[in-house]
Amino acid sequence: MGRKFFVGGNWKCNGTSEEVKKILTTLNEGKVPSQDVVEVVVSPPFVFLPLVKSSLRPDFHVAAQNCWVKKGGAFTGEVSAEMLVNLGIPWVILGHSERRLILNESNEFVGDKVAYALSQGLKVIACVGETLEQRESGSTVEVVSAQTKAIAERFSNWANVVLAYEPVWAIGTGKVASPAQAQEVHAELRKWLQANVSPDVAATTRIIYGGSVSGANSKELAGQPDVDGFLVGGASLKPEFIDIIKSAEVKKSA
Ligand SMILES: O=C(CO)COP(=O)(O)O
Repeated sequence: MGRKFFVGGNWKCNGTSEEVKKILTTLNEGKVPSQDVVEVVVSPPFVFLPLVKSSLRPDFHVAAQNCWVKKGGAFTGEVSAEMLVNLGIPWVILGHSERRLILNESNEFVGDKVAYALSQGLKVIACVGETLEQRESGSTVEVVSAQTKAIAERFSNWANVVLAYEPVWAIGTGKVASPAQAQEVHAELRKWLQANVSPDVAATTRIIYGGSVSGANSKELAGQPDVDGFLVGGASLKPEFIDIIKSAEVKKSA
């Protein structure tokens, strides 16, 4: 299988330069499994990317939280994929539910962004996930499949893509998906990739979980066969992020 455990820290729109320096100290001093066991990527707001990139330990990497859908130009307020590449930022998070829901990013727009970012050489954490209403109406699989389809139909090489399943009802609510709930959707997404992309892509693509992941629940979630890591919000700003990274050990001993 060879899916290396992946832990992303999405800082969202948080932090001052003083707070960022404090988080960097915690991250840089943290004792975590080696890069052979876990890939760690932290995603500060754009303005802190140069600071984080220059001060972060070399075994951790950085991601932007968004980028423009095509080549830069007259798009006030946007940051282009080319700029991220120019700064040596290897990763970008795209399609986060906060952007889909608050900024009205459609499945197609997210798909276009993912394809463009990949074409420029960025690696992408592509997010999908259903709202509480959609889950309660029984359309979870349909929703995440449609979101994944709009991404998948725009490129063919999945080597630089991590798929993040983030149920909206679990984000920032303290209401984490149970390990069984996460496993069920991850398995469905893998099945979707197998049927619609290829068995090889299904077997090798990391599918990570996000939504109220903490130091207290990460080990049990990591124990699920189709959970290949996490995208962590609130807890990625705290020392417990180190404990979440350590849950990669669960896979090693599995
Ligand atoms: O949205 C998330 C990560 O992208 C999850 O946020 P929380 O971990 O704060 O629930």
